[in-house]
Amino acid sequence: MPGAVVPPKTLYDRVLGDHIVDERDDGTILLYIDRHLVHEVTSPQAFEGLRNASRKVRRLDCTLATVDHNIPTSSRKDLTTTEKFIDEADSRTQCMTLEENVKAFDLTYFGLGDKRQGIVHIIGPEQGFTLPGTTVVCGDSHTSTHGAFGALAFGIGTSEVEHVLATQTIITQRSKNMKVQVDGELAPGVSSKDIILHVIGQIGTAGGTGAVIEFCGSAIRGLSMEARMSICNMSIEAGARAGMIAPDQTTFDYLKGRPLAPKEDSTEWKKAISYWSTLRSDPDAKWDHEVYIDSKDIAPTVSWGTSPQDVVPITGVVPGPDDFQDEVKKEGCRRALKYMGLTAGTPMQDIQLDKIFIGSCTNARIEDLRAAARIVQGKKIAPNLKRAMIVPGSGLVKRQAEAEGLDKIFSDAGFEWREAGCSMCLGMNPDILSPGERCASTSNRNFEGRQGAGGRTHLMSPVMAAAAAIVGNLADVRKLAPPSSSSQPKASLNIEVDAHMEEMGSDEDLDRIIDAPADPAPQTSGSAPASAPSAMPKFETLRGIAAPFDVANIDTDAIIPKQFLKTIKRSGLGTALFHAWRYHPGSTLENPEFILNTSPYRSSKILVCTGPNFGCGSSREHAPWALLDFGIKCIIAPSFGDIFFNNTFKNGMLPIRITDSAALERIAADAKQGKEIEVDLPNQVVRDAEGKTLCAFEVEQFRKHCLVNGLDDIGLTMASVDKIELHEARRSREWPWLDGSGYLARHGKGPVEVRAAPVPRTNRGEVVGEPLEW
Ligand SMILES: CC(C)[C@H](C(=O)O)[C@@H](O)C(=O)O
Ligand code: SF4
Repeated sequence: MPGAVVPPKTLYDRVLGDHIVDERDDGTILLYIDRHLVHEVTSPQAFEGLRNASRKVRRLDCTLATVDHNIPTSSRKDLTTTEKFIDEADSRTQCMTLEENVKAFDLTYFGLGDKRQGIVHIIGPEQGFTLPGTTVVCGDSHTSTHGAFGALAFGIGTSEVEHVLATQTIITQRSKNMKVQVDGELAPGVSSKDIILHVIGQIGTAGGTGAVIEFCGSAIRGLSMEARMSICNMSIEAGARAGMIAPDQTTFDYLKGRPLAPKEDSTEWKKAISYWSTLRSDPDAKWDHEVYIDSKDIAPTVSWGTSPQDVVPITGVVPGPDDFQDEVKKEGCRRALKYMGLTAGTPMQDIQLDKIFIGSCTNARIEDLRAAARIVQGKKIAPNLKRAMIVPGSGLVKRQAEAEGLDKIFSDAGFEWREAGCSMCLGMNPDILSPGERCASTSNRNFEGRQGAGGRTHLMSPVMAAAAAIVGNLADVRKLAPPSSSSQPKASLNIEVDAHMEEMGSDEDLDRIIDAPADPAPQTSGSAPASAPSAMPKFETLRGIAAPFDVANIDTDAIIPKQFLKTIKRSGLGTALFHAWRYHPGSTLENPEFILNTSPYRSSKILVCTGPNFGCGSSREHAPWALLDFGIKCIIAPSFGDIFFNNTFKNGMLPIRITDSAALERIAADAKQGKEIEVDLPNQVVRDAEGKTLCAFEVEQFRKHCLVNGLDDIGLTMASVDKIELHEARRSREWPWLDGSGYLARHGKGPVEVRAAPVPRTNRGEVVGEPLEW
């Protein structure tokens, strides 16, 4: 009898397949999660949910927490406690809430006093927490970074964080397979950041929607792990669920000796290498989309607009509306030029800068700092710059850089040498742009207001940002003279350290949110078993006013700007919805032109967006919370950012994809006339006010079932605990190195204590060895 024919698989199919705990006929998958990273912004409400339902964290050994978004990057020389160190009250509360939670739930935590603290996506790989073939999640969209190891890594919302903490699984669906192949040798001055900016420029920010992208080809194979991480990091900016690169010798060499990787040359290491070596796509694997790029077409690339797809080679000029075909894109260009204060046709290298930011989870690894230092060495930053910052991605990156003397090179050139954190990538801490300031940034998002309200961001690689710092304008690194030791006069710096409050809009708004009443108690009763499905509001038929939007790529930063992410509650965010569009800058004065400020749209229950990719970008579940708090329960659009799409369902909301543009226009026409529309979920149709069907829509059956019956999926998943245990038994047998034993912090009373060398324990807490060294 011939054996069964196994269909060819992609790397994604393989990793997904090895983590399926259960798969329903409708394609809903219960996926086991190997590694969970936690930070202070997206976890408070998740821990609160656990507490309310008397649930525990299922796998302490697979969960690692740190603070990164809110923390100041000023010197920690005098650090005593987090409480004393963080001045800004809401940031302090969020960080201290995490500290309380890691204590209460007994999690491993790299706090401010720990040299291993850093941006989640830097510390995971650095510690060997991220391993090939694993599933990795975090309440953060740039979790895609970890895909550089051949891991299936993606961002999740806070409800999903709670789901993973409680069950170590996630409910998901199969993504499409997309291949981006980059071949050939990179030209001088071109780095992996240029590759990914170029790719996004080609495929657009919705180019990867619904897909997992595998990056392959000779150019990718030739990259270091750091460079691969920058590429996978930004796959979320291409709209993809995740980015992956098949592990190879470069990957294995990087992992050798990392504290949480299997010990080099041990039986486990050998077993791991032989499994990791199978993690690749079959030559005849089927792809839903394929993109081929020749390295010689990639120049040092910079962004000009307010979306990561708005890129040109540094030798180019600012484009204008006439350079685009369709009306939505022309309008997008006009809007971006206005926001960025640019005129079409201006050579990119004529654009003068105010600030430089070298940092973020995209480009703050040791290799990035080394590359930037090579450009800067022996030179001074341009006198027109107000501030130039180097923010290492982790405490360990910082120490390594200092050991190599990079800090001195940067400081001598006039840069500030900061402590690790997210910093000016999104400015939840004091590091922000003031309105109108223009920044060369190695981060990943150039959305309106991303680095500070009214701030203007140009994305680029570390060497390009270093070159820009020296020139004071956007600059072509290839033109810069080789580093010389000749000393030039020191530029005078006008450093604005405390400019951060200006963008907070209104303090009143923030206070309203922070002072909002506590979230309603969950409907699971205290005596209910931890596995009982708890109730969510049901969604059946919704009738109401629909607000029309015709903007493409409405990102979650626009839906709810970062200054409102500091709440530790889910409620009260409605007043901050679309804050930058809804109010005049820096005030609570409404912009009368913004649709939700006009009648009848103030009472909208539905939002109809004719532009694609609604809710792209950050994983912040604050976006659906803000919409819901405003009164909007349903969003209709041609396509959605994946994480936002998931997050809405978890809050009893319904996102509807309508790809038929005529049908979408019919709904939008009624919305524009201020007529009510009706969304009937059980029958899957949208009707007009008279009850006439405007169109039918698709929805995954499991999601529909949960919405219509108001079911919370943590309770549902917990009812499958036997299947989860079966998977865990297989996991311990086949992939024993995944049962982490490295970091189980033992906490005493008082501030969170993280031992320098924790004792290895099983996930049940039994000691299984001597303290680890690193
Ligand atoms: C705060 C967090 C939810 C967010 C994300 O998901 O990306 C942040 O890291 C960002 O870069 O905007
Ligand atoms: S993108 Fe920026 S804010 Fe988000 S995790 Fe990375 S460094 Fe932090």
